[in-house]
Amino acid sequence: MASNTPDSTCLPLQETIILNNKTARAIELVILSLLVSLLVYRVVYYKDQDQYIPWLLAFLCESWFTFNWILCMCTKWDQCITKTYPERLLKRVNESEFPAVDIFVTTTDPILEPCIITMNTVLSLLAVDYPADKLALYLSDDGCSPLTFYSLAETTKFAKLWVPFCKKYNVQVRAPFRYFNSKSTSFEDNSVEFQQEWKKMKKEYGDLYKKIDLAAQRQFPCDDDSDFVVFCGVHRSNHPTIIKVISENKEGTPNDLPHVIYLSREKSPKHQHHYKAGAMNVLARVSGVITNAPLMLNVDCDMYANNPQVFLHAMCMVFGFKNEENCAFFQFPQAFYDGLKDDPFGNQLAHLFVRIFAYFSVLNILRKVIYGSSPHDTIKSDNINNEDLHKIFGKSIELRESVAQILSESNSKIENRRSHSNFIEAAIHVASCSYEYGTVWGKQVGWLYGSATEDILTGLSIHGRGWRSVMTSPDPLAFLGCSATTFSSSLTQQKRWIMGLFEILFTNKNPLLLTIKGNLWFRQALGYFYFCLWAVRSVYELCYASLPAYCIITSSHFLPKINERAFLIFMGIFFIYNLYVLWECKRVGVSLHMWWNLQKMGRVNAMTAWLFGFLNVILKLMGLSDTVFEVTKKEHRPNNGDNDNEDDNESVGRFTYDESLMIMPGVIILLVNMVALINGMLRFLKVYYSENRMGVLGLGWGEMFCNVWVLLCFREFLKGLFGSGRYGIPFSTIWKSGALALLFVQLCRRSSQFF
Ligand SMILES: O=c1ccn([C@@H]2O[C@H](COP(=O)(O)OP(=O)(O)O[C@H]3O[C@H](CO)[C@@H](O)[C@H](O)[C@H]3O)[C@@H](O)[C@H]2O)c(=O)[nH]1
Ligand SMILES: [Mn+2]
Repeated sequence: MASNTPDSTCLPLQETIILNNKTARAIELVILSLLVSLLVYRVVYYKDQDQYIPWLLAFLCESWFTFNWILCMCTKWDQCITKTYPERLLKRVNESEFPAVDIFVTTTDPILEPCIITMNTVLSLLAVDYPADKLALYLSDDGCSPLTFYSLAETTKFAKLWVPFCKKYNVQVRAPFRYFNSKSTSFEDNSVEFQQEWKKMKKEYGDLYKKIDLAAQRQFPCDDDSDFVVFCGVHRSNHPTIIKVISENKEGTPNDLPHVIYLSREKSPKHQHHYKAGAMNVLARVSGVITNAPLMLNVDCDMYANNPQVFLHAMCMVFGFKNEENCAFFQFPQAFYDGLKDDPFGNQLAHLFVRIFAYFSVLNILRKVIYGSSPHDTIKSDNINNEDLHKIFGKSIELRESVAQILSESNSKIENRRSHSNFIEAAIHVASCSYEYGTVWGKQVGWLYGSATEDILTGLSIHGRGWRSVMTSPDPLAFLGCSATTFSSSLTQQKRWIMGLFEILFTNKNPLLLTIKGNLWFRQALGYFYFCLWAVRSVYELCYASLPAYCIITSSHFLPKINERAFLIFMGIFFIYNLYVLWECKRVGVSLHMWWNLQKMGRVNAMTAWLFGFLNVILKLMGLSDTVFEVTKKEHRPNNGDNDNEDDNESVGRFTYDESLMIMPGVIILLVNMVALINGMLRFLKVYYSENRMGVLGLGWGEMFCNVWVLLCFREFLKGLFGSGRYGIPFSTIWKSGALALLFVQLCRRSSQFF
């Protein structure tokens, strides 16, 4: 296989390409200079104002926006992409030299995360182009659900047909629900044999689907000899560890299936389980005592492998960066499949604009990095002190042995593999909920606790130890996941992210601390700050969006008059910024409509979900509440496209509302701005035409324009006020918000008398 022709040995496995973004940089600098001149203008003209409240508030908000812009520029200033070449890898490295990989899939709830989605993720991973005897797939089930276990067992049976089929015909999409659903089913092969097998496979998948569907509706048997007896009478938050080896690649045959292991860690109401981070740590330990692969891959239950060569792409980086010793993890950006048209909730595109430097959810990571090592640790196996290992990793002898192997890198040989069934006892021990007491799991090793975005916190701490990460984005994209498909689930997800990011600043992994004490570069720290401070931005956005209303109601100003030269600064910022974002969108192929949704949802999310994320963290800091990980609902739409009924098509992407308090600030902003608009218009109509009608009324064009812009951003809420059923904002929310809006209007009037 490995033939060393000259060109295959010289060409690099991976290449980093620096992107030319001079135009973007120039525009960003122009925006920055406009923002700075705006601040200067605010300071210089401060004395000339009759009412200083709006002026001062505007100054504070704009200072924050300027600071935020500087941070934002930091994250985009240097841009590069890494290209990987699996064909070259296959020519140069023999498959037997490939390292083993442990694959972790996490799931929590068979209702919020329909089993069939998780199973498709599993199937796509079992079928990747990689020697199967080097892979082990662990499914962590935090829901302790017999349905998930049953589905995994049935899926593994189906995989015995599916995987050979995919490999034989080089199928490109190896998640069956996508493969059989793609509207243009172009046969890879026109032979009769293929078509027969295709039909058979489609039928088999249909059977699997039905089995899982039926199983979801029935009770699992509880007799002693049933496989499900361990699930009987247990509650998802109170049960012993369940580990089941569903399939074992006993002979070490590369063409068989990888190992498939079901795991539901012990839970007890007395012990914290730390959500996904906790699940990942159990996975790291359990896999440590069973397969102990030097590399790990982590995906959520809904992220299927969309590119069958994804492991080979990862290996290009592993082998390509072998000599650059500080490379810790290799990432693939996550994109979404079947996203709603034009991204109505503004939650699909984020990944295109977030220059992913910390995104940690889909990646290959070196196990030793998760075990807390630093780039230049050179540990010899005899130097590893058992006492220290005990304190760090806990009591399990098997685990300590496996850790010692990993840290001394003596584990790369496949011969060290043991028979898995023998290690179940050790695995049960390390999966128990009290195992972590007296160790540093979640504090210094493993996935870190203390943030609802454990991925970012863990990535940050790894960067802080001096490791570097590389991201590659193969074509077709490596992994695709579900995006939230309703407004309320999108809000919940945004709230969790914003909360998790903000929490990071109050841990000992604060980016600034890591720059001073650790190895984080200053600019990297600024990049992290940009994301971590989104929560704070919500307060300023809310304040800025109420300024136009305040000024109209009180006949005051926060913007210069239209005939002042300074008006141009505002116009400049507004138009250049929006055109710049539009241009960025166009470059990545986004429609105008999508751009508008993105910009609109930027405002809506900031003033609703982000604000609650911010408040939650404040409450947590005051010790009044704890942050929880609310799982996003994943939707399985079996036959998207062709036989959707019309009602469905129309409703997809429409805003639905529930009793959640989160939308209240949005409704208040909407009402207040509506009151202001009506107030302004009535006054306008009362006065006869004169050249300076606006002046007489104390109305400003700038304020009126901003007022209308805010109303446009909240247009969906306006529809919600009059909508019925789930499309309408609940009456209780409306009247509570109405009362608060009235209070705001009254306060405006009062304050203008005093200041
Ligand atoms: O107690 C829990 C809670 C969640 N999960 C799993 O965590 C994953 C992510 O949850 P999801 O609701 O899909 O959150 P997303 O916002 O879509 O996930 C993004 O954000 C999370 C942090 O907020 C990261 O953990 C994810 O990797 C990242 O994809 C899913 O597989 C869940 O099953 C658990 O295993 N146990
Ligand atoms: Mn998800």
